[in-house]
Amino acid sequence: MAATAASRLLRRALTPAVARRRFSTAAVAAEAPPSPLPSATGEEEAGMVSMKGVRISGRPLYLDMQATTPVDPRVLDAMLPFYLSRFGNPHSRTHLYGWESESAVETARASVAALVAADPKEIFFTSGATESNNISVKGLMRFHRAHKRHVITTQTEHKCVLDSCRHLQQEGLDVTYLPVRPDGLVDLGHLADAIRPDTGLVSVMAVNNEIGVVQPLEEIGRICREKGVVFHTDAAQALGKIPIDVEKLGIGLMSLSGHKIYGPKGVGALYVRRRPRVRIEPQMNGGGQERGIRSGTVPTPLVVGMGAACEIAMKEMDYDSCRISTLQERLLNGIRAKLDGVVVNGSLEHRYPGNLNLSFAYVEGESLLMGLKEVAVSSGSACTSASLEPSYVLRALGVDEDMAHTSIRFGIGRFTTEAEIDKAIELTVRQVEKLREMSPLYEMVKEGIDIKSIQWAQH
Ligand SMILES: Cc1ncc(COP(=O)(O)O)c(C=O)c1O
Ligand code: FES
Repeated sequence: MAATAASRLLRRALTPAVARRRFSTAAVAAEAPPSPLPSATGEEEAGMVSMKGVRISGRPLYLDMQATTPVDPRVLDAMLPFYLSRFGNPHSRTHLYGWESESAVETARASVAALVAADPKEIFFTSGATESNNISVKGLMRFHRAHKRHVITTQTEHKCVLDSCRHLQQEGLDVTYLPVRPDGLVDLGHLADAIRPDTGLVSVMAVNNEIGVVQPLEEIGRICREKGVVFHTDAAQALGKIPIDVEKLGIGLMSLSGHKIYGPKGVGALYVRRRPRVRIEPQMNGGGQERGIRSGTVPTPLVVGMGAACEIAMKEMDYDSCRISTLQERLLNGIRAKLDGVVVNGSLEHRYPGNLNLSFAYVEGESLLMGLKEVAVSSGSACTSASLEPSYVLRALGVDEDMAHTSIRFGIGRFTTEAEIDKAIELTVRQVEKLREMSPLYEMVKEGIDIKSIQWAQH
């Protein structure tokens, strides 16, 4: 393979230890190959970045790992040959180019399957978790539309599950949107009570993208098995982060994404159980690839990247999980040591530690996010981040509107460093203190006035 700037750069970052040391977000920015974009302005050369009216010195440190993760250099290394010399269509049956691509796709399929204890024949490649969720929810219910008319899901699912359910409602099906407890977890009693003879699907996500809570999957799987209902889980935020065993958890359908596990964007997978077989109606028709479940040329480089990401996750999940837990504790303790009125949204116990969603009392959320431009964080999910409405997930937990407005999701990942966490603590504390200094409410609280007892004038 021709040595490209990227592969030369990557070769230096091949071992996990080296990758970890080198691949802090700051290191990546510093080492990035020359950009093909127009040359830097004088301001950029002076280390300033300015975009969308925001001007900061250097690139912000990245703590938004639920929105997406950087590609692991080892993943990119595995992908590159399939963009360059091995570019064949994996469905070409008549020459080496096709065969080698097909073989790489099958190796990747086996790596994805191994990470969730499935059979490779149960894994179908898609464009991402959004598509896998659409196929699961609509494809299953449309296949069984003659007898099954009811779906159960939760109020805190990702938009693509909720929106797929809304489409089914428009087709005349019933959907129950289960509320969650204040800690974000599903009430198993409510779930069992909601199941009807015509319920075809229970769809409950594994790890919530906004608050990181881990649902009681094994118990949900058991209830579904007992009642003969298919259990679908959106595991986009769970894959490679927590152990998943489709057999043990009683999962019938599962949605996975590449770009949440240090793999490329635009690729995902769908797990479909073979025994007992889960039947679905394809939502994409065409050449019959992926055994008819998902027509369209399989994107070999992306799929190879997803496979490599799964292989790395399989080896390093325990190590990453341990490191990330330590960093989460450092972040929470560091912030709490300096600030009062900091509330963790969602269960801390049943949680993936790479997600720390905090609300800061007595500060205005938008001002907090705007003041924190040197840290790339969000107030919740990426696709609703343009909205000024408080998060529907936090509202479902019963979080007060003002506290829901001040939430920040800190997303910690494989390449996050202690120094980045310390910087995030410093910047967050500074900004919250600054806003509180300007807040009359906070002043009243400091003076011991119970602001809940105040009768505000109505206009
Ligand atoms: C829980 C959850 N489901 C689905 C998705 C969508 O995944 P993709 O970007 O692969 O379509 C995301 C990503 O934001 C997610 O967090
Ligand atoms: S697609 Fe990621 S939060 Fe919406």
